[in-house]
Amino acid sequence: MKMIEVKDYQEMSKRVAEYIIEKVRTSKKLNLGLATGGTPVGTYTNLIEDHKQNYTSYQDVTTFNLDEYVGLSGDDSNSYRYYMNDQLFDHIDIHKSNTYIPRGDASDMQKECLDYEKLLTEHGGIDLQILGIGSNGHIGFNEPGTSFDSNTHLVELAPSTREANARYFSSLEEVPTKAVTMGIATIMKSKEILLLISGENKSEALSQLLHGEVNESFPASVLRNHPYVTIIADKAAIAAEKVRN
Ligand SMILES: O=P(O)(O)OC[C@H]1O[C@](O)(CO)[C@@H](O)[C@@H]1O
Repeated sequence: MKMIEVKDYQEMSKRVAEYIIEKVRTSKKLNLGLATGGTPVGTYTNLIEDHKQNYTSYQDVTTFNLDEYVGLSGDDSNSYRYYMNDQLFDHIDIHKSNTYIPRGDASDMQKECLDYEKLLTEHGGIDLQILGIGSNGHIGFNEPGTSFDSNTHLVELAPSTREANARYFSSLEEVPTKAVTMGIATIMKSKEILLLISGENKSEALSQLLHGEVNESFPASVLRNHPYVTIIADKAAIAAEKVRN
C-alpha cells in the first residue's frame, strides 16, 4: 500500500478528483467504483467544477456504487441513489443508464445481490474503486466479521454504523437496519483502489490498517493484500495516528 499525505480535507478532495479526471480523460472506457458517506462529497464537488470549467466528459464512464440501504427507494432522500444523483450524476454529462447502484427496494433482495455481482463481471470489473472507511474498519457496508470471500450480499448494519449515519436521518430509529453491499471479494477484484481517510476520528482506523493484523475482524485490513492500493490521508488522520504509535 502506498500512502499520500495531504494537508486537509480540501486538499484530499482536490487530489482525488484530479486523479479521477486524469483517468476519465485518458481512458477510452472506464468503470469507476464509487462510495457515499461524508468523505467523498468534496471529491464530487471538484469533479463537477472541473466538468463545468474544463468540459471533462463522462459519456464513456460507467459507475458502480458500493452499497445501498435495504428498504429505501431511489426517490428517498436518504438513499444512496438519491445521494449520487444529487452530489454528482445530475451535474455532469454521464448517461444515467450507465450508473449502477444496488436496489434497496428490489422485491427479491437475494436475486438483486446475484444480479449486481453478475453485472460487474459482465462489464469486466472495476478499473478504479474509490473507498472510504468506517471507524470500525468497514469498507462499503462490510462490517467486522465479514468473510474476505464475500460477494455482493445483504448485511445487518452494526449499531456504530447506524449511529454514525444517523446524522443524515431525523432519528436513529429511521436508519435502516439492513443494507446491500459489494462484498470484500468483489471490492478486491478492482484493478486499483483509492482509499480516502480524513479527520482525527478516522486515525484509529488508519492506525489499525497500517499496523494491525490482516483479519476479518477489521475488514479494511484485507486491502494490504491488494497489489494496487493508494491511501490518501490528511494530516489530522495521520497526526493522531503518529501520536498513538
Ligand atoms: O465517509 P463517512 O461518512 O465517514 O463514512 C465512511 C464509510 O461509511 C459508509 O458511509 C457506510 O457507512 C461508507 O459508504 C463510507 O465509505
